Amino acid sequence: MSRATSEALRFDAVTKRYGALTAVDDISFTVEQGETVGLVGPNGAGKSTLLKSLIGAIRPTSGAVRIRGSRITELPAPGRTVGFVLDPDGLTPGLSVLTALRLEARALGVDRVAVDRALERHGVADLGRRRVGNLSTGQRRRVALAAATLASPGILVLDEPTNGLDIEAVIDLRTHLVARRAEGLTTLVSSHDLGELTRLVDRVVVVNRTVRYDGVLPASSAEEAEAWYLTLVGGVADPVAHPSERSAS
Ligand SMILES: Nc1ncnc2c1ncn2[C@@H]1O[C@H](COP(=O)(O)OP(=O)(O)OP(=O)(O)O)[C@@H](O)[C@H]1O
Repeated sequence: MSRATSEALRFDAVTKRYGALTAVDDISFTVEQGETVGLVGPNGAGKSTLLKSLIGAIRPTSGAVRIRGSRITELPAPGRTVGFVLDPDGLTPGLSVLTALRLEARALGVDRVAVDRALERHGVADLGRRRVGNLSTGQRRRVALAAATLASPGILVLDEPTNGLDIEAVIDLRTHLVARRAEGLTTLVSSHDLGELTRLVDRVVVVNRTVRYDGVLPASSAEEAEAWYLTLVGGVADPVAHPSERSAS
């Protein structure tokens, strides 16, 4: 079923239409095992739509997404294979952090020690008794990361993970991703922070409804990356509206 043993994620001719709007148009790319890939594009370019299609939260109008060659529903233990931090993050607001993560741990078949370790790793060990719904944006992001990494999945999918994080948390996250990459972690991360991506990724996929670029980020600093990116896509999303709307513009 899997096309290549080294393939962790595959988007195969994915198109998603929301009514008359084509948010994603015939997008194909893969992420190989052990790669860290940045998904980049303007606001509204279709990044979250692509990432949500991986967990089945969005069903492509056509095309297919695969995780290690399978649909997420076909994986025997999805949370052991792939961890997601998407927006919304799926944490239940009424639960305490500890209860939310212990429930998650039970579902994943990992012990309570893993919960403590994950909270510690993401700098939120002191938030265990707080209600998820009362956490700040950055605290919630850290807890969501702890939840996503409970079972040490080999693949991480992160949608703008540094949004709302303080500087220390950004550094912690980077350190974690770099360390886990050395152990073979595969990461697909959407971000508007090109400077951060220059430090993290092996490759970038730039989308703006379609794929505009798939390759090594041809820049070593944030400034170079931004100049290159602006030449490539400008700063404006490029959704295809219904033909009647297009002819009006
Ligand atoms: N449920 C929905 N119904 C209708 N249109 C939607 C829906 N979800 C997303 N869209 C539209 O699809 C397009 C792509 O949205 P998406 O959230 O995937 O973009 P994005 O690249 O993640 O943007 P951002 O960088 O702002 O987070 C946008 O024009 C958005 O308004």
